[in-house]
Amino acid sequence: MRLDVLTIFPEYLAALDVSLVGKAAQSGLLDVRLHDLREWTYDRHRTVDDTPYGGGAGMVMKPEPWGEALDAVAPPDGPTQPRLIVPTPAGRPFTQALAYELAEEPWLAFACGRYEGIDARVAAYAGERMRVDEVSIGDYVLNGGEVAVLVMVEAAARLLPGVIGNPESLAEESHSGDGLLEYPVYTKPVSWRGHDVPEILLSGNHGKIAEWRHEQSVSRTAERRPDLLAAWGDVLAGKGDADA
Ligand SMILES: COc1ccc2nc(C(=O)O)sc2c1
Repeated sequence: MRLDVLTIFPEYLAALDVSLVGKAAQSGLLDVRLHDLREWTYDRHRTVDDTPYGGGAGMVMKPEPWGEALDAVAPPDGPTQPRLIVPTPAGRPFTQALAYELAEEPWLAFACGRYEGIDARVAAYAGERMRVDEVSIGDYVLNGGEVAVLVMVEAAARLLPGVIGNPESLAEESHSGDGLLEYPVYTKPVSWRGHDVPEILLSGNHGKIAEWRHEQSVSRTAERRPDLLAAWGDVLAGKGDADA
């Protein structure tokens, strides 16, 4: 998978060079390319923003640098085009299902906004030749898209074959597999500062352990994410697909 990230803070994406994503890049599973948007500015101050039409606070990212950057990274006459992801508070929610979708893409490009956002015509222009998704990682507002890109790249890249050591662990994670939150996990020592590992986990009875873990997942989901349990209820009642 090729990943292009367009940003005015390429150093923000240095985290992509470490850990599993970094190893995936070094092994050739990922081809990560960072681009400084200011490469496509030509004034002395390398200006990327201007005041908003219609007034209002803050500044808006100018369309010209973005248009030239997108054309340089993904030439309009190129044989293929990337799927462009634009992190924005106004985007659709980023979910594990979308992470799986992105993991299937051969080429992703991410446009990191700053200030009050990117001139809306940039997404419209890109949409003339590539799929564009405006996506939010949650109901809070960041200062820019870079952190959201780190989140989305990690969530998608770890799903690529060969990136994580034990693919079986993917099936038991929160928001994967059965759509419930993950059960609590324990390791040695069996007793620690007055806290003991639940007896059932020491029993060796794999059927009972699986039952206990499922009960823990259901109770955690009911307590912390009743919305997910509602989706599960619909599935159990034959009304839909919890993965939707
Ligand atoms: C201006 O660019 C931004 C600003 C805030 C922001 N917040 C996001 C989020 O997913 O919460 S993405 C994003 C991009």
